[in-house]
Amino acid sequence: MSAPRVVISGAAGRMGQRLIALGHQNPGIELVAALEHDGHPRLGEDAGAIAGVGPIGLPLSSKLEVSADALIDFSVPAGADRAIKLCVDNNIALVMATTGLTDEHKAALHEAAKKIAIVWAPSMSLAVNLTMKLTEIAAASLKDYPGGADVEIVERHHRFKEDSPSGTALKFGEIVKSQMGQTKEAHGREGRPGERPHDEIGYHAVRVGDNPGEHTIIFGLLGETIELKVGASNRDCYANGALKAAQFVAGKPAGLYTMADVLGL
Ligand SMILES: NC(=O)C1=CN([C@@H]2O[C@H](COP(=O)(O)OP(=O)(O)OC[C@H]3O[C@@H](n4cnc5c(N)ncnc54)[C@H](O)[C@@H]3O)[C@@H](O)[C@H]2O)C=CC1
Ligand SMILES: O=C(O)C1=N[C@H](C(=O)O)C[C@H](O)C1
Repeated sequence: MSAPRVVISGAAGRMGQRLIALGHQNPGIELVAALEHDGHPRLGEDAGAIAGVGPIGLPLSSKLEVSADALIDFSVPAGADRAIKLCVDNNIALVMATTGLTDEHKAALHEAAKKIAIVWAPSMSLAVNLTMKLTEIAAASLKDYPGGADVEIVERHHRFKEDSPSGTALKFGEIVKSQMGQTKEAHGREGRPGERPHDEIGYHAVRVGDNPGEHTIIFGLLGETIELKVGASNRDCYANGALKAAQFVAGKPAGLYTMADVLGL
């Protein structure tokens, strides 16, 4: 099978630049477009030069004017909205990596998945998705633990991150809730909130330096504590995961797929 023709949306961003750099050197991927929003100051420049790997003959554009098999979106919620519409209108498979999406965006993804194949994940990292499996096991094992198990999720990201908590932290919380049934959430704590409710999950977002992403899931028991920690040292784990997802989703029947499907977890 020939390499899938892949579009990168958000191509001048932190993630977009890694996708251009790694996609260009990946023989299993054919990069055919590098998209950014109308008015981006670097439209027309070579996407490879922007990514720091030298010219690759792919100009940064705000319009899709070529055929494609898959589009990878690492942008912002408004960019995700545009990516969904572009993929449905042009029958292009979608890898949705953007986080901070609204309920409307989520509904649009579910609707779009009736027409196109979509891989949607807040993290494309193998280590993170494996840790999600481990979290599910721990939560299921502790759901009826005598004395209860308090779950708190601490995430740490670079100072530039615009959404909080991370999409990955929220996904970890969903996994825990699905096994343990918590009904309350606390995003940080201040003042005098009193004793921690038994059925609450706490989320804490740390924003420091250039951290590419770190998550710790804490299960606090009486007398013991379990911590599952996963962290990236650069962004390539996400970019390589997304490129693998594009290869997986190209040509697939319409539907919603996960990184567990892509990675065979
Ligand atoms: N699923 C995953 O594995 C990962 C997801 N992310 C998420 O990806 C998103 C981007 O992260 P970064 O690259 O760090 O952000 P960034 O801010 O560096 O890049 C976002 C890019 O999107 C562009 N953009 C804005 N509107 C657009 C539009 N309408 N069409 C196309 N591009 C548009 C911006 O100009 C910018 O270049 C965030 O939501 C982040 O949480 C980040 C890393 C991993
Ligand atoms: O903004 C980031 O950088 C990241 N965002 C994603 C998220 O919100 O979960 C994934 C990863 O943690 C990096």
